[in-house]
Amino acid sequence: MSVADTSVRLPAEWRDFLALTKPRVMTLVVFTGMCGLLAAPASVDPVIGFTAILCIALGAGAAGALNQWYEADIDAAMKRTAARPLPAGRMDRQSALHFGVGVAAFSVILMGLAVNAVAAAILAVSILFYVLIYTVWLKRRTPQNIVIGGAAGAFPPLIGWAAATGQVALLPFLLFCTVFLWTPPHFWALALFVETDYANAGVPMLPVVAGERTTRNQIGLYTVPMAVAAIAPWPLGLTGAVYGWSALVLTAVFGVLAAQVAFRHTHANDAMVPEKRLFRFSLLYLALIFAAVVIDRWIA
Ligand code: HEM
Ligand SMILES: CC(C)=CCC/C(C)=C/CC/C(C)=C/COP(=O)(O)OP(=O)(O)O
Repeated sequence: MSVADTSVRLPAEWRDFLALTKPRVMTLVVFTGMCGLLAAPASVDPVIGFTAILCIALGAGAAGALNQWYEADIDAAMKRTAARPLPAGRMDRQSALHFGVGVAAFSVILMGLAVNAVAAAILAVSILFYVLIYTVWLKRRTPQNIVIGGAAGAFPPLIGWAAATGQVALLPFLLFCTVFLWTPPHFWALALFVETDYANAGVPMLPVVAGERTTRNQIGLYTVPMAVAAIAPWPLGLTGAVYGWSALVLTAVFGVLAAQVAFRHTHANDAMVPEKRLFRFSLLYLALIFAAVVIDRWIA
């Protein structure tokens, strides 16, 4: 390292274990879990709260590692994922498996012992859902993989809420529904501009199997119930106007961007600008919706 380079560098092996956890995607997953916890009507001991969020992060990371352990063959066939530690040959599958199983078990046990059994049970279900239902069962079999398997990524708000209160309730359930229904537009927008990659790997993602027109229609279709789930907490009296107006404005923008994608007719070699815009906004949308639930709770 040169004198001028002050950046902190992890050893290469640690960096590969970190890459196994899909840290960028999981940041938003963990954020939704944290917001579930902070929006709950309970005062949580800061140490317990921090432990709960740590357990969600560890559980989600472990699930990501087990996903990469199982699908090293698919990852090797796609440009986007070929440099991951397993397909690139920097790590053996056994190490990834041990890491994934060990960290997953640790996260659930710690959640059960330090937080509560309900949060631990939902965390265990979400890890199993992502690894077994999505990765092992559905991903290679059906273009509905995202719709059903996507539920795994929707559990964290319920886990966070359960960590704070020991139970689940209608508001975190609606947040679950919002993420669940958000996942298809989020992912299919991306799949429209990395379509050839999935085709190369033989993964039956919707654009590969059913074509671009159907994918665009489905993006539009899922946006409608997503909007209902996202806005519903306000008229149901579960949140106040701060959340309500935020959800209305954000969802209106999401709706416009989704409509631009849904109603678009493209020709060969057209740039996928609206699709990229929808994908990028989908990330901001979810982050802001969850931030709004917490802010609404705090100022209420
Ligand atoms: C089955 C459901 C889902 C699928 C198949 C999916 C797929 C993807 C893919 C392929 C990417 C591209 C880049 C990458 O691999 O890093 C991506 C990006 C991303 N996804 Fe999803 N996603 C799903 C659900 C979710 C959920 C539930 C969240 C969070 C709550 C999420 C958050 C993100 C974020 C933050 C990125 C951007 C990562 C970056 O900047 O590199 N995704 N998603
Ligand atoms: C708390 C807990 C256990 C949460 C689970 C988190 C979860 C299900 C996240 C889903 C997001 C995700 C990493 C999708 C990647 O899909 P992919 O695996 O098909 O993407 P790839 O092509 O990049 O491998």
